Amino acid sequence: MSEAPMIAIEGLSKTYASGFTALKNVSLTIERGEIFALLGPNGAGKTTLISIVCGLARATAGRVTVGGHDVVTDYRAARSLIGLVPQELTTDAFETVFDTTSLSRGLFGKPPNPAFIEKVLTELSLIDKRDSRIMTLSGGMKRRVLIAKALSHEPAVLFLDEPTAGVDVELRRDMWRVVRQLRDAGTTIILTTHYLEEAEEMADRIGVINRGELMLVEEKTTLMRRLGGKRLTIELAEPVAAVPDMLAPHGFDLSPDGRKLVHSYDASGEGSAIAPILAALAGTGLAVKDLGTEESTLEEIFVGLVGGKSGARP
Ligand SMILES: Nc1ncnc2c1ncn2[C@@H]1O[C@H](COP(=O)(O)OP(=O)(O)OP(=O)(O)O)[C@@H](O)[C@H]1O
Repeated sequence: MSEAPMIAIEGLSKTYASGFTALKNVSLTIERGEIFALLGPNGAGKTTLISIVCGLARATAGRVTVGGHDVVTDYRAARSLIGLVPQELTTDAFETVFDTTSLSRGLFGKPPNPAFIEKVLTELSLIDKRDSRIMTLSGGMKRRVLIAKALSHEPAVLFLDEPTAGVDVELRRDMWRVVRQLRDAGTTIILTTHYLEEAEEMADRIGVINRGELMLVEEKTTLMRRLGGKRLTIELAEPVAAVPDMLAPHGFDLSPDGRKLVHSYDASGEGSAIAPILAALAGTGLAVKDLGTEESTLEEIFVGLVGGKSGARP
């Protein structure tokens, strides 16, 4: 079992009864001890994919193993390795934090282990609330309870479905810290997110999913370099016929109307080369109407990927 990857997904497709195809031939391998972020817009298929891996939904085609166990034919063994943190709290509002977490452990057939539950609550800064009822907790504390419940049976892999959707910045940073601690303690983490920033902050590897297709899977550092594109646009007071000689070596495109000079550059490196460009611009004597920079948006990245710019397929 230790030889098998933590999660192996092969040729997974899902068509709902409505006829809608939410996943198209997705293949992906997740190694032990990594934080993998599945990034995609609303409706991309993230929750569908997680539900199938966790055995909550059936695939139309393909196969998934968790720790070498098939999620359909060997469901119990596969599921016992997984902790799932859903988007919403569905636990009993009248239960205490300790009891609800302990109960979750029992659902997996594990014997009670109060010391372990207390350890989990301590790691999640919930120990002071161990005897508080869920209904009395803040939204952020409730999120932590969801994680505690998911960790209660000592899973090897933890799924976090949009762990920080709708939470404030402070709590988001707290959650990120907690997730990193769990990874450092040996848990494999898979999180879904809409936020590029979250993936950037947390992940070792990132998968981008759009309309049910896994567009790419890449090491975060490689992807960020690729996505770190910025554009400098110089709007001219008067149109020009061609890119001025002094700017040409810096790599500029001229808009068809001759009024905009556009320079694309990689903002991920140390300090951009903007200063020499501005010096060269001053040297041209051109009258500048406006100047601006923009970053690639997630939307543009997706459009770029859909356009087939990505060579990387899992
Ligand atoms: N039971 C269902 N029957 C039919 N279509 C469904 C069902 N569940 C989900 N879908 C559709 O499948 C697509 C993928 O949904 P899914 O929830 O997996 O997306 P997601 O990436 O998790 O989105 P979000 O970020 O909004 O949570 C959506 O278009 C959704 O409407």
